[in-house]
Amino acid sequence: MNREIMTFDNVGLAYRRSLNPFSEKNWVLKDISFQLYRGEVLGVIGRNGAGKSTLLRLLAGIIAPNQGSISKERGIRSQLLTLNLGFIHKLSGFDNAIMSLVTQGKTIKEAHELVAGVIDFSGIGHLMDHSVSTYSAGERARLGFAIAMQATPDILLLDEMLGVGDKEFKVKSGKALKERVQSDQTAVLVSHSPTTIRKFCERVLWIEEGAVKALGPADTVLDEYEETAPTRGNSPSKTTTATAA
Ligand SMILES: Nc1ncnc2c1ncn2[C@@H]1O[C@H](COP(=O)(O)OP(=O)(O)OP(=O)(O)O)[C@@H](O)[C@H]1O
Repeated sequence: MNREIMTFDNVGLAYRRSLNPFSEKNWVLKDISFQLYRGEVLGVIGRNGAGKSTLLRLLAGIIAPNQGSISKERGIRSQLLTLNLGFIHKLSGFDNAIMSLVTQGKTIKEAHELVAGVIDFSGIGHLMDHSVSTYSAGERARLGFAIAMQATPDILLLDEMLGVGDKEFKVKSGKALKERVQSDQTAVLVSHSPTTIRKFCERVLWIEEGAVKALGPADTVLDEYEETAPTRGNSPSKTTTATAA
């Protein structure tokens, strides 16, 4: 196993129940501890509302924990790729691509050079001057994925981004991610699909009601997950004993 690039130590995250700063806190993640190792693709699985996207936002540094600590290697850049976040919708696809690439540490000159690759990969060159607010979900996914493929972050965080778009794009994005993974990209992949997670990940973190239910080899954790939650959104029918590792 390579050295750890990021470590979560008893991390807890609470949202307030309302905008009132004195309102009660709702703990959506509790006592989360794990290491992310350089070069691995860690899968994150769990039912709706379990806390997976919140975990990715913590990994991306968009939000800070209310409890515990998150440590990471110096200078590490992560990029969160999700359907709901990251674009300024009133700006064009072109401007969003430049902005994202610059945020990822590219110079403006480099960003302009890389946009050609974004256009080529996304297949939506004809829309690049249009405002992102006019894009379909699939077109936004294409743009986001294409930017991420040019951005080369140290940690790529993918929130339900595989399996979006049409058949052609699913194949294309799956192939591109596979190439990335084989070239030592560190990534965290959130998906409801055990099949997708099995395809890309050696290790899986299963989050259940904001806590670590299991962490270990993909096959072990996913077998147990599928056994206890056979259909998406169903409650597990029994308590499991998967080993945390
Ligand atoms: N900004 C917020 N303010 C208050 N509560 C929030 C906020 N964001 C998320 N939550 C709550 O935190 C919990 C975890 O949400 P999160 O989006 O992390 O779950 P998830 O596992 O990604 O779910 P899904 O599989 O449905 O996408 C949910 O109960 C959600 O309602």
